[in-house]
Amino acid sequence: GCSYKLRNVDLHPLWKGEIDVPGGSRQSPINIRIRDSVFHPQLAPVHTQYDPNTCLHIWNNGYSFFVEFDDSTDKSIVSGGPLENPFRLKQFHFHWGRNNDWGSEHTVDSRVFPAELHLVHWNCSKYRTFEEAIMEPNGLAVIGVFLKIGKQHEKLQKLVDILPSVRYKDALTEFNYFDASCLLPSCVDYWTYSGSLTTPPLTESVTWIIMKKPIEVDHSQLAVFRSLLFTAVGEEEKYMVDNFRPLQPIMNRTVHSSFE
Ligand SMILES: COCCCN1C=C(N)c2cc(S(N)(=O)=O)sc2S1(=O)=O
Ligand SMILES: [Zn+2]
Repeated sequence: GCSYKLRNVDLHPLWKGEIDVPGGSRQSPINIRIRDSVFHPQLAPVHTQYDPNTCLHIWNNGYSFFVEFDDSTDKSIVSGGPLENPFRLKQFHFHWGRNNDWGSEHTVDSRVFPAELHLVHWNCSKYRTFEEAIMEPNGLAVIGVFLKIGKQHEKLQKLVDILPSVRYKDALTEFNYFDASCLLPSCVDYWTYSGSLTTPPLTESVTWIIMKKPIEVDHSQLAVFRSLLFTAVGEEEKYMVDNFRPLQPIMNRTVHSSFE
């Protein structure tokens, strides 16, 4: 069922004083109101082609844990959907709460999920590097996938099992064979809208693709996410939880759906 609990959390210092982007007109995340979304019949399914051998390592950047990929070739790409050309997979990461009542960044008709996965890709046809692309209006494409509590996600367990090795901020571990497509739901339906990074530099460079169906993970898998730390070795330990940005105003944007 839906949980409408207020999220009265004490957010990560990143969000202590909500960072307003001067002139921000396309900030993320947003609440997706299903009845306001516009069906676009031309929106084809999104096509991902990920090579598990491009997986490099996993690291704790003090805000989430990132699984990073070798983006020096077109081996791991996303194409189709709202995208005019292929984008290269750079990394994926998650956002989650201190409990199962909240944790996602986007919401659907105000429904929050316990966590949200972001697969970050950059426009290799228009820009030379990822760093350049994150500063450009159509530089990035991020696929968002909601996580809900249910049966154990077997393929995710390989990742969960090595999280303790990146418990502290700045820790990095070799992680060199993972098929990120196992984290996508089987249903191809999605919403898409123009938005931004949800962490600094908050640049308005993201074509968001939010999958309609969540994937299932079990509570013990999310519990391991919550055992990670925002803090580095030697610092006073702070559990990595509630690493999501508050909802942002939709301004005059339209969310399009690939389904009726
Ligand atoms: C070299 O600059 C790196 C800064 C930008 N990056 C860092 C993030 N925290 C981040 C968050 C992202 S999110 N939550 O909007 O998907 S995408 C992304 S990112 O593009 O990989
Ligand atoms: Zn994210």
